[in-house]
Amino acid sequence: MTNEQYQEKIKLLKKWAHAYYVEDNPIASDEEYDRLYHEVLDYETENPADVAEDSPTKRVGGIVRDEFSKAKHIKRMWSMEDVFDRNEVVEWLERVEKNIGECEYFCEPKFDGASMNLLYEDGKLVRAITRGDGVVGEEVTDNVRTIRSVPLSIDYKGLIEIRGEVVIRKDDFEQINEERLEAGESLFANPRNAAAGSLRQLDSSITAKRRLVFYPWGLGENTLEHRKLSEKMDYVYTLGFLEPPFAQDCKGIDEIEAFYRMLIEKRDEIPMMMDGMVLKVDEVAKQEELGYTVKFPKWMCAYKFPAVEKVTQINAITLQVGRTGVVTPVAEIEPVNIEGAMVSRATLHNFDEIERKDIHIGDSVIIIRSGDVIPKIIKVLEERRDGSEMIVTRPTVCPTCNSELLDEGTLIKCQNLHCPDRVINSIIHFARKGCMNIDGLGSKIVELLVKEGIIKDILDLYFIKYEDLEHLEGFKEKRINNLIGAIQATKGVPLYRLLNAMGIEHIGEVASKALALEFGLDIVDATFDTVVALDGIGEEMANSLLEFMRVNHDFVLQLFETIEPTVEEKVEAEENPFKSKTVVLTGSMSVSRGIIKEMLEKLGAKVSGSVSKKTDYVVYGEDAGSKLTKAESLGVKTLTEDEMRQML
Ligand SMILES: NC(=O)c1ccc[n+]([C@@H]2O[C@H](COP(=O)([O-])OP(=O)(O)OC[C@H]3O[C@@H](n4cnc5c(N)ncnc54)[C@H](O)[C@@H]3O)[C@@H](O)[C@H]2O)c1
Ligand SMILES: [Zn+2]
Repeated sequence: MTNEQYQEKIKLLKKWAHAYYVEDNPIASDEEYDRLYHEVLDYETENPADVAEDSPTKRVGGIVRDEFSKAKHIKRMWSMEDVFDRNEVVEWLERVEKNIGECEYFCEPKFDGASMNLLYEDGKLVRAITRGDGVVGEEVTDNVRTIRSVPLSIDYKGLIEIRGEVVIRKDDFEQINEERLEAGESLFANPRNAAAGSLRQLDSSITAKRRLVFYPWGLGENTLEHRKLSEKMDYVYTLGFLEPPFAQDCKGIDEIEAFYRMLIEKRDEIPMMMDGMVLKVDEVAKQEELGYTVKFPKWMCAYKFPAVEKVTQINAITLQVGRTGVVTPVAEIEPVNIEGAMVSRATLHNFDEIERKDIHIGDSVIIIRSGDVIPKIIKVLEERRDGSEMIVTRPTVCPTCNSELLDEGTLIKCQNLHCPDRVINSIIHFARKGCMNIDGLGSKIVELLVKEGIIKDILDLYFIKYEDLEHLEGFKEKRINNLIGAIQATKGVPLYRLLNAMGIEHIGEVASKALALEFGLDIVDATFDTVVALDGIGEEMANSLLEFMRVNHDFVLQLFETIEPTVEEKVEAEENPFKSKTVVLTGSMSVSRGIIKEMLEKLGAKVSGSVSKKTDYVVYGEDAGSKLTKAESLGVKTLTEDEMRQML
């Protein structure tokens, strides 16, 4: 690298850092930033005489924004050195232990959020300051007061700076972006930016709505006399602060590596975004012995996780036709490896989303894949466009059957009931778990049966004969008999399961239950007024049901005749505290949630999957996550499983 190239790279790093720290709106992925940062660092190590004074390697990242008043930290705040693999950890440990001898490391998750310094004086929260440049930060006390996990007063009278991470849970982050998309606002690239952006609001009521959470990880000024950091933190938790889900003292590389592997395994189930593990020399005296560089403490480092966010390019947009005819656009992306899996497609929910996110074919985008979540495009990097990108046009004809599409605005639909994609997907839906649950009838088989002309709808399934399947490749006697047997075995299912399996738009399991109970087989002739009168059924659902029954009237009657679903008698539940109440279950309980759900439904409760203001109770078990927090933030009554049982 020439000095000129070095200067260019610093310029780019500073530009990226500004977008990230000041605008809360990154224009590069962390991985790209880290790579460039380390190129710069390598150059500086080899050419110490050339090091620029304003190099990002020499300072703590943030800059204080003018809209806020500035406040000084009593003790400085730091950035952190990062290491990326086992070898680098080993080197880091050697460097440390050469100076202070063998020691214990306090290890905990590195949550990806915004750094925060809370100053308590005489037991009261007096100031909350962002990290800023490490010396001076932005005073955001009013905003931080809205965070429920920040105690406004504590049982400790001394002056103390409690430091930690303000985070947004992954599902809350998604919901915020959902809402921003609806409102036509720009999207947050990740939970970290959402947390930082929510803290830096001039209007605290906006911060209050964001459901921020505070996890302490350290201390600044304090007079606590514990010998170890972990002991000080244990004391801090007793003051009313949240304790991170995992933390451990480790000795030596093997223990550190084992804890790191365990955290990576928990990565998807922990509701907060983690980007690594932090290891710190636990003994305070030894920390001070090691000291600090201009930028970070020498006694701690971040052992980073593999990136879940990548930058890639959209090569094309393809279309998928679902069972209800809705045409869903899918982004075909330049394949990238995310945590060991090659990702080549990402869903785009609908065409409005493409317009609102302003997605062009050829765009560079940041995509994220975490847990079971389908890869998602979270941000378009507009400033990387070169003019060759192409606008995505709304389709007017079905990609499968060529019939004209109905453009309803948000949704675009193929209305042809015989469209092969619709037929195949509705049969796949019918057979799947949670619907009719037909063993051995997966998507590949359904496709085959439709293509071979053996079935053209769900009713045909019940008339498949042995001879129909005999000539198909891979179908031997046993398999044929099993499949036909599995289909026939679904005769007599409860009516609600059949309704749910028909795949009527907007009508899910809960609505199907209510409808089956109220109307029985007369559901085919239900009227709008009687349907909307039911609890939990809105106009959109009623319209969708009626339209479905209008178009498929005779077909549904034939289905009933063939399948003979069981119709449940409507019995009024006796009076009890859960009758007519809406209940949400979360976390793991003494028995499966399905069993508890059934029990509550027998008592006349409606068991719903998501928490809202209308929820009466949230019953929670162990490891309850965001639903519980949401209930608390909405003021919904929460019960442990035991408390629920005691009420009966
Ligand atoms: N995408 C971009 O354009 C861009 C730009 C700049 C920086 N970045 C990212 O930011 C990182 C550098 O930022 P940084 O210097 O603020 O460092 P950092 O964010 O990687 O680490 C320091 C921070 O970690 C936080 N932290 C979380 N858990 C902690 C724990 N248990 N103990 C102590 N601290 C904990 C603290 O808030 C602390 O300030 C880079 O690695 C890069 O990934 C990205
Ligand atoms: Zn079609």
